[in-house]
Amino acid sequence: MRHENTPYGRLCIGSLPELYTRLVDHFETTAGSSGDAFTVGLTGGSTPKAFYEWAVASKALSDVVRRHAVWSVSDERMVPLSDSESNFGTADRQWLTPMGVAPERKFPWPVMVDPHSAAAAFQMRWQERFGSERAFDLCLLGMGDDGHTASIFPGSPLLIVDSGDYFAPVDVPGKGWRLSITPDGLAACGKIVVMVTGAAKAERLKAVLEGPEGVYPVQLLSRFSEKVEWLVDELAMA
Ligand SMILES: O=C1O[C@H](COP(=O)(O)O)[C@@H](O)[C@H](O)[C@H]1O
Repeated sequence: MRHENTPYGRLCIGSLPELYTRLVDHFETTAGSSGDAFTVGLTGGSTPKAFYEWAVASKALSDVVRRHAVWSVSDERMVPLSDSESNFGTADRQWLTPMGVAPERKFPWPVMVDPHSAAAAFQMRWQERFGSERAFDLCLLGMGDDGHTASIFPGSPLLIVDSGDYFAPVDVPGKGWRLSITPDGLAACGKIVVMVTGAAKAERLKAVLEGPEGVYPVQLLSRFSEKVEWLVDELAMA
């Protein structure tokens, strides 16, 4: 793997197995440094699905991680967990359940109420259980083709509203209501890992990393670049 420093964090560039192994290392390291329970916000969309498949096939999760991690997602769609569009539901079906993660270590967003109640309830329950200092110990993110991250899309009110909330509802034009970690929530995460893979992401990734700042939502990561690592494959870096 090779490494580059950018204004948005450190890039690790390598093959998919190298990136996936590095991600598993992050779980292990966070497990080792976070005491009894550590919290992970998984990402959604298509990118993590290949990781889930690899991780199950290679039995990549250690007992320590399985027993101590509490799993949620950094953003969610307002659909039942059984829906293929559900970020948590997908992670659960494709990875958490096959790896034997216990139900009490799973923390999905409560999507069956209205979006405002869902975000407020999630934040309240999360903070009751883990305190208000941290959002996630380890937050995974992706980058959409339009430069969005979590459900913070171009022009999103989440980029300008500074409520101090870690989690919020957001109406995404053309996509409907979503639930998302906010910029304040990202600031309150221990470590952030962004996974970007595939040729379809190459043009946007180049614009994000080399173009002017403040254009794409994912560029907000420059605010806390010292805790951000990007896992990028050669196709996305081309
Ligand atoms: O809508 C979403 O998109 C982003 C990027 O997804 P990908 O399919 O391009 O990998 C994802 O990170 C986010 O969690 C998801 O809700």
